[in-house]
Amino acid sequence: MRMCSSAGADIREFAGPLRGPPLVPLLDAIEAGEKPVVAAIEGVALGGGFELALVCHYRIVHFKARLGLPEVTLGILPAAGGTQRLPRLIGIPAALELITTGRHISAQEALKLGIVDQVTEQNACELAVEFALRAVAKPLSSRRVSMLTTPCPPDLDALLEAVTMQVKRKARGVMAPLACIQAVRAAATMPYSKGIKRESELMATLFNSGQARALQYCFFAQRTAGKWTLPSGAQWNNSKPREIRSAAIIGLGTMGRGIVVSLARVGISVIAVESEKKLLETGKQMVIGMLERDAKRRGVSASLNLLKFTLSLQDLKDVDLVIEAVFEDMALKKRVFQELSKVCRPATLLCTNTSGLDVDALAGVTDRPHLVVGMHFFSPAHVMKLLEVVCGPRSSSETIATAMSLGKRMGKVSVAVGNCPGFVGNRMLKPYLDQATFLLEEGATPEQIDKALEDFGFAMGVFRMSDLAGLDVGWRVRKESGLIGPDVDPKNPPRRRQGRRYCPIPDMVCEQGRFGQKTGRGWYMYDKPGGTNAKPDPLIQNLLEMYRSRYGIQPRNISDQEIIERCLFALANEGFRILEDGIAARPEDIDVIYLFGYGFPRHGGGPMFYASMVGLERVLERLEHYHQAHPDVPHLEPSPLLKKLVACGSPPVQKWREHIKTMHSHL
Ligand SMILES: CC(C)(COP(=O)(O)OP(=O)(O)OC[C@H]1O[C@@H](n2cnc3c(N)ncnc32)[C@H](O)[C@@H]1OP(=O)(O)O)[C@@H](O)C(=O)NCCC(=O)NCCSC(=O)/C=C/CCCCCCCCCCCCC(=O)O
Repeated sequence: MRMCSSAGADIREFAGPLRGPPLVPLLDAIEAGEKPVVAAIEGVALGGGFELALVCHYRIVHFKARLGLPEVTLGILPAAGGTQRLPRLIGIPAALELITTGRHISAQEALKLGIVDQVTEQNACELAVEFALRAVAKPLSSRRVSMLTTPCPPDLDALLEAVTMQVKRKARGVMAPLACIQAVRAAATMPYSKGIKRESELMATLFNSGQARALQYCFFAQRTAGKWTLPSGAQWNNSKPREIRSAAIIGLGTMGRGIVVSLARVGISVIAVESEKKLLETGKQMVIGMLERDAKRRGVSASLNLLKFTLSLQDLKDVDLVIEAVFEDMALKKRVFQELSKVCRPATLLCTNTSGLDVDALAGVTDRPHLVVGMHFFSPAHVMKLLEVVCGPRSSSETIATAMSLGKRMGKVSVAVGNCPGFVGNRMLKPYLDQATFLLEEGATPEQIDKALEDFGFAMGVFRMSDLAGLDVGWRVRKESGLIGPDVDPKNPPRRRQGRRYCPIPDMVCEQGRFGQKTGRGWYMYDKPGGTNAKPDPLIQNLLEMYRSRYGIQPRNISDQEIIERCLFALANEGFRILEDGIAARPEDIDVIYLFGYGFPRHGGGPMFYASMVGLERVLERLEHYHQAHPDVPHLEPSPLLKKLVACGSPPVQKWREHIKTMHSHL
């Protein structure tokens, strides 16, 4: 049986009624047949493709092939016998690991695990034919995997318990890996005929679940996000990116260092620039250490020969692309861009890593606004997968194509967004953070809010995340935007700014020098500056009590449901506004940004998919309810697009685009 490449079942078909003959009896029949069947695998054998290979009597694999059972990542389990055959073939521990993580493995690893019989650099099909001819005379009984006895470790219960705990820790609230463990238990404790029934029962509980829908949506959303398009008609498949061989990074702070590593490890020569010798030397040592550790982990040699460190911008005259990663200060960035305009050859692309400043204002100070684009990395830049490519009104399609393709080359999930304060990700963060602090005023604690969000599935609650990011960043932004400091009108009521509700608690926390993990104190306390173990701090509790009594606020019990609704519906509401404003082209783009940049749980699909799963009508009704209770919070006022979608019968996310099409695009 030749298997050029099989990515398994067509995932799109899971959304509708399944057609065609049932797979399991077909596979059982192949395995039970009297003629030897040899699978020749090239490319990939994933999911159902791998399960098909498992019923063959022999497996020959090309050395470049990859195999795996990624169903768990789609919210389901390998339900064509995969959970019953793989443990019989390679034992419980190895099968559990592969099935609960969905990891793809190489041909060499498959051979080592005993999944395949031979790996070849030749034509796998020709070798398989030779194999089959030799196998004709041999008995097949020992080659029928479903007939094997599962090699069972003596401490099966302890092993399954340990893996269950690990899965619960890593993927809180996610159903599929737990169902996979139960299915593998069945392979260890039941005959195949019963095990396969158990597999199918467990699949039935997962198949139509919201989590499976969300995870399958994420699979396609991630692929859709790369397909950017501009109102001019230029798009991902008709705009040629430039080839980037050399790049320069200005600024070797946390972001700059991570960007250098991301570029160098994909073979791009990098010149790193700092303004002072000491900063340059520190940055250099850190980059070298990061690259060496990264190379060791990947079993390759560190590409240190691609690096050059300098104090002079003059050294950048020949590079293909520059990424500016200096301090978040518009005047400073403008000076850098003016200087780059003078120094770099006219064709050099000039990119900024700003997390929210006006990319077009920077383009305006250069001699080449069409070659200016935002490349907003997320910290730590060599780890985080997200890249927002910020398209200014003057960025050319070639510039956008180059930034998107460079992101892909660095292994990032790149999303093209429009230029507005905070772009997509950070713009949406504001209403989300605001709701969290308003809830503090009203009676909640940081740990209660974080627990509700973490139980929902967020990697980190909003306060733990803020402590990690550093509280001083937002404090500076609030000062610069006149929300605190001498510009505030003294006649302003204390909990109002610029005509709307304002919560000064984050400022009070910063005034005490509590900037988060780096100072050992923030919304939580840590063992030491830089510590990561967050503990509730009685001082914050006191601060909240004093604050409430000062302003005569009677604290009330706040339910987890209210926390989730106010934080997440406010987040999605801003997402609807972003779609209206043409800052993101599609809801999928917003979701991908939140999945890869802000720890939104994948099994929730992202804020926009989550809103559609809850039901747009319900989201609208709850926003109206909360806005009525808090009329001084404009972010809670339902957006016109949300109302429009509800009026159109709440179409599925994939159809929203039809209702946004007429709106203005800023991409
Ligand atoms: C590694 C890849 C295969 C390739 O990667 P790459 O080269 O980078 O390319 P991509 O950009 O990722 O993909 C290219 C395009 O192909 C599309 N694609 C890829 N794979 C699939 C797929 N499996 N289905 C649909 N489309 C796919 C992708 O979207 C791209 O499209 P476009 O160009 O953007 O338009 C990589 O793609 C990859 O990893 N793919 C996914 C592999 C995977 O996860 N496979 C497992 C699928 S699930 C499966 O196989 C299950 C099989 C057994 C079914 C048993 C069914 C029993 C049902 C019982 C139900 C009982 C319930 C009843 C309850 C009730 O009563 O209702």
